[in-house]
Amino acid sequence: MQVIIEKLTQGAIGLAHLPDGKILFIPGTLPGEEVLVKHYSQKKGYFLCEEFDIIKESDKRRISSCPYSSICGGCDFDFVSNKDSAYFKEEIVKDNLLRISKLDQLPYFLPPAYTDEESYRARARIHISLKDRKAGFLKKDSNELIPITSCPRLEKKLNEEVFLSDEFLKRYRGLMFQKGINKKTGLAELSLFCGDDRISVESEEVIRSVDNIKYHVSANVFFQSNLFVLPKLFEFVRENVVGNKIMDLYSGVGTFSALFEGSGKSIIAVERQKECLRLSEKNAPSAKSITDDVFKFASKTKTKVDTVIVDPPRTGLDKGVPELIMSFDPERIIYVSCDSVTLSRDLPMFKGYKPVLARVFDFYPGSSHVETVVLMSKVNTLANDRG
Ligand SMILES: C[S@@+](CC[C@H](N)C(=O)[O-])C[C@H]1O[C@@H](n2cnc3c(N)ncnc32)[C@H](O)[C@@H]1O
Repeated sequence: MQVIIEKLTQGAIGLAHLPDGKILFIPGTLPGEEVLVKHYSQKKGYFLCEEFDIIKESDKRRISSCPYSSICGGCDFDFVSNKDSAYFKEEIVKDNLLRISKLDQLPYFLPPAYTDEESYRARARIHISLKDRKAGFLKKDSNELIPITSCPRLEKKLNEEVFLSDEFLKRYRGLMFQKGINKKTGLAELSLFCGDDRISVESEEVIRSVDNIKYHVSANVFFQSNLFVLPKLFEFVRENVVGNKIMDLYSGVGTFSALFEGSGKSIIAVERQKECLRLSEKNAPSAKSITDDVFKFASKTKTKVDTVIVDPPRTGLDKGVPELIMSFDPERIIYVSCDSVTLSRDLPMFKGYKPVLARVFDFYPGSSHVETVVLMSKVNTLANDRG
């Protein structure tokens, strides 16, 4: 049976209709491609096809430059250019917003932000076989190690110092034993982050300069992995913050708070990971950095702020958090999201706020992940602006 891919859905998975109208998901395909379906299976509430031939390829399809692309589980969307990746993901985000948020009207989307740089990743989690003295990533849907000598998506320094050097595994062998072996994989794991001068392994602190700000970071805490695109996100945040009182929720190492150093604005940064506090106080010394769960902090805080920046993990906002954010009566809310499904679920909870502007930031070309930022304005403010 032949089908035509109509669009991409969450996870950059192609969607087609079977002749009887049922929906079929086909990973690894692109819109417009004609596909010969060889076998598909019924899952809970949908059909999935993993055995197929592409009869007519999209002109957006390219051959991956990565020798491990067919086996490594790291990249699932490596067969389009960085530019096409950004535009495809923007369509997925818009589709999620319309279907899940049920918005009458999409916010205005600025063109997606992306970089042509292929070797962009500043952070990685590597797996190591201590017995074979080999490091790499896990095979797709498996616990098997794919030893690699170089990953085309990593920043050059990470490849040079980690995979192309015999020294690295020797130096961190003790640390790996101390951390212990993952029981499922039988492998050691190390988190790495590429600083300006050296690599951070686990909790080692390094400096990384982004947009003339010297950030104190370690591999154990969250920091964006694509530092070519991050300045564009900074620009969006800087341009859309209003007023002098700003709340930075899920603030990590104070990444956004640091943008307002020296501006005279008053910033409250809230992050629950204890390791972030020391770094946040270095990155944004004028901000009030608080280690707490956002829900707990917001439940006990009564204040008025002008702008709330909110950047939760993939799971989105915990129950009750949107109402608590609204209790601070901000004029604007800047919602930074790494999962447009939970973003779309959360947006309608902000009653009295309207999503007015959005932009997709493709921090992760090669993979199906994407960052989306939506600016929400208080509805009566919009009326005043018009009047
Ligand atoms: C996507 S990261 C954003 C970090 C920061 N805004 C940045 O851009 O670097 C989300 C952060 O939220 C923190 N976090 C997750 N759940 C939280 C919660 N319930 N309360 C406070 N912080 C939380 C995580 O530790 C992580 O640092």
